[in-house]
Amino acid sequence: MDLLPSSAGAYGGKATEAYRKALSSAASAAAYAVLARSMARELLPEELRAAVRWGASLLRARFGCGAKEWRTLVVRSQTGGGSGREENLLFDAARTYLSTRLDPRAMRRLGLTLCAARDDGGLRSWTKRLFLEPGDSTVDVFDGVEFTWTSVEKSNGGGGGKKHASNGESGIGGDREFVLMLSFAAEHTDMAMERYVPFVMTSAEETRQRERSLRICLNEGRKWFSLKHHHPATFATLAMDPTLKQSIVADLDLFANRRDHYRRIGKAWKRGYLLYGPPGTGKSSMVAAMANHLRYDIYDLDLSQVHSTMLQWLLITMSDKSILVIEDIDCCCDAMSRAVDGKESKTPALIGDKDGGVPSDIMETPPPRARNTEITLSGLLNFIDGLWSTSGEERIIVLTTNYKERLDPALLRPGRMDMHIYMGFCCWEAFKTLARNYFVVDDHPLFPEIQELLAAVQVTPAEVSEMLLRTNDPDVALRGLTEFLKEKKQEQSKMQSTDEDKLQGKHEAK
Ligand SMILES: Nc1ncnc2c1ncn2[C@@H]1O[C@H](COP(=O)(O)OP(=O)(O)OP(=O)(O)O)[C@@H](O)[C@H]1O
Repeated sequence: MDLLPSSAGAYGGKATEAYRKALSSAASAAAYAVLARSMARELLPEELRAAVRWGASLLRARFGCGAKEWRTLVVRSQTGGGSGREENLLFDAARTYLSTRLDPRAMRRLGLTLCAARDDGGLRSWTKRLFLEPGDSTVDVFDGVEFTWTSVEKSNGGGGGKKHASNGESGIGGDREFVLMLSFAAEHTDMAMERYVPFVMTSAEETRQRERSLRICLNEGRKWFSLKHHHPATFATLAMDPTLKQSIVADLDLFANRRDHYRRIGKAWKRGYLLYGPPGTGKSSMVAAMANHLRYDIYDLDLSQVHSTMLQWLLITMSDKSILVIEDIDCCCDAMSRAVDGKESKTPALIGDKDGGVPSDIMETPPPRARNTEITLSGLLNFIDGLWSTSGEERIIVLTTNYKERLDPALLRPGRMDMHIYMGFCCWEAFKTLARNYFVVDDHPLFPEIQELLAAVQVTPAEVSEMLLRTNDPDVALRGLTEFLKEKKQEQSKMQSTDEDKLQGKHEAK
């Protein structure tokens, strides 16, 4: 097939000849370029090629955008030299951040690693990480400004550094070091230093927080014993009044994003929630949903196993971004009051107790007399308000009870539990969430009857869940639930009429 232009005459012939020449020169140039490239690939070390590519990209950027001035920040994996070497947190953060921004569909080449992780319970998990191969670049746009990241591999000249496998995850591979270059227009230097770099750090922290496996810690003596936390409850699966649910999520989000606010007002960054309601209404599920939402660990404190001196250790060894849960606090309060009434605990030796104050040296071994003293409620509360609040950040305490009316007023006083959340019987909206969770149905011919029954019967979400769990067939399950609700309604109206009869009898006897 002839692709040359067809024109007549001498002029046409000359033009054709010139075109042919130009084409053949272009072909030779292209062939030379390919040859030079493959020779360079064979002969030049990767680090030199990476440096050339990086320089070329900067030149392109500079000349492509007029006479703009450019700045480059060199982010090394380690800082300092010799034995004084320190990991550069920005390097790790930048890699983590970039792994969330790199798009394998848009880039011809990307590094990929799977990192094995092991939690404290010894279980294995995997995290996928994408990274820039040495010599590659990517552009990240932040607030409309372009920031170019380039990965470079440097030789450290024969070792000395830490020896790691060069798997792209560590900053150092044998005597080679990976460096990230961050380039931007000089006019955006302030933005880069004051906003973009902090943004990279925060985003990386959020990614790590999201990816890590959560733990639930149980107290054993003065130590926490931790397990992987797998509770699947989320706010989406939690069956409850939607407005209340939304307000809880909003409250948690506000709390988690208020580091500066808490610092400014000089208050410890903590928040307390009291969950109350009948058994089986989702109080434990709510704690799990909170932990999954915020990516916090749970510390489930069993006070019956704790003596006062253990408590201080347990509370101060909790990590930040965690939820301290004390279930059935009314029972604990009873036990505490009995201990005080029965004079079992003459000395409320719990650190931070009302009269005791917080000792200056918490590491000191407690005197033998204090070792077996019971925990008093005021001691617990003062300790939580005092040392627990200031020994860490971003902490939540959740107390649960089936009987709010039995609680000591000290627990309910304003400022102690910031939000009191009633977990009630299964309402219509809560049922719809359960039906969606179990069968992915939003409507069914039995729904109107179930709605009417739920308005008349007190049934817990746990009871409804149990009925729905019995079969995979929504028709059978919903029919079973309808029958169950009808029976419950009859039982409840029978009990009601018996109570009324008794009352009537009493009145007549008078
Ligand atoms: N509000 C709810 N939303 C979704 N599922 C629920 C809810 N309440 C209860 N369930 C179901 O019932 C089971 C038991 O509920 P959960 O332990 O959370 O209740 P609880 O109020 O903490 O009970 P208790 O007071 O006895 O500790 C859960 O595993 C869940 O399957």
